[in-house]
Amino acid sequence: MGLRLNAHAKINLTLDVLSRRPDGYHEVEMIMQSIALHDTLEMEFEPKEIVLTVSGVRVTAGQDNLVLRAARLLQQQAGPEAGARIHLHKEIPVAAGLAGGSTDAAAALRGLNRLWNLGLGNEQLVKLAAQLGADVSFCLTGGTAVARGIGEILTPLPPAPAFGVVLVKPAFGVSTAAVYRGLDLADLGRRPDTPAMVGALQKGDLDLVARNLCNVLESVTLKLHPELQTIKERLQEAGCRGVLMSGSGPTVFGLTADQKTAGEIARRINLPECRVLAAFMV
Ligand SMILES: C[C@@](CO)(OP(=O)(O)O)[C@H](O)COP(=O)(O)OP(=O)(O)OC[C@H]1O[C@@H](n2ccc(N)nc2=O)[C@H](O)[C@@H]1O
Ligand SMILES: Nc1ncnc2c1ncn2[C@@H]1O[C@H](COP(=O)(O)OP(=O)(O)O)[C@@H](O)[C@H]1O
Repeated sequence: MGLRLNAHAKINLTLDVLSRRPDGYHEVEMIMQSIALHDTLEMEFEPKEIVLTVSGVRVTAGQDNLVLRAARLLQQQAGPEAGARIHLHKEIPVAAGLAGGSTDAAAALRGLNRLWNLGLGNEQLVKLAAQLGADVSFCLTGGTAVARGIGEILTPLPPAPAFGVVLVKPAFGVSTAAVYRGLDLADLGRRPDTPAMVGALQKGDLDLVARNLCNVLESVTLKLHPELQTIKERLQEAGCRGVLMSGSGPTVFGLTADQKTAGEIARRINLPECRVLAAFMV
């Protein structure tokens, strides 16, 4: 029997950087939010071999695909007889700040844990996830959460309202490592207020959520790609109540009251050379 899993993208409603660690990683505090946009993984048992095929948005199907890296990591626990045929259908833009690779890796861990009857609990899966990338742990459970450490220490929050999300992904991608490297920790500018955002989400107050949107990486990516400022302004003019860059970018998102409004704005807005998508918070 095969399995089919959805791997949801995320946006960062807040992102603060607290310090730089000796290994080059950064201690962060951020509010992560899953959105309806998702990739799909289909998998079935295959003795010994792990085979990956990919369709949709172009991404490598080679050994560096995070699905294969996750599968190989779990195979070390399952033994060499365990294999799988996996098909990844990609809808999430790549190198976009939406955790596309991380969510695929998390779905591969969840799916193969079931397919191979390993019975690993969440704590064990989180340990494996942390070896694959800072955002993979959040993607295992998704929803709404505060992430600390390098992103792997999670405090779940109550489900947030299903606000609409308009996503704009320019044609270029950015390197997460380069954006973190470009950050001047002595001059971060405006910082997020995490408790205020948690309170705004709990109240379901969209304007308060909008006022508390804040990402300290935004100014770094905006310096590299000033056209992102125009995209932000266009989303605001089009009726989004709050606008922010997600993660290290370059995707910019705008929040609306609901999915229908996000869809209307996404259809209306004319941003050549950008991929415009409508989603909602899940
Ligand atoms: C910025 C964020 C915000 O959610 O998301 P994206 O923009 O990638 O979606 C994350 O912190 C990205 O997490 P993720 O993309 O999983 O990071 P990894 O693959 O582990 O690391 C890529 C590179 O980013 C840098 N990095 C990542 C996380 C972190 N807390 N500090 C860092 O300095 C490191 O240079 C690392 O080599
Ligand atoms: N399954 C995957 N989906 C997307 N990107 C992947 C995947 N596997 C490996 N990658 C690589 O991971 C890098 C970051 O991609 P992605 O996870 O989409 O970005 P971000 O972390 O900014 O959200 C890209 O260089 C991409 O080639």
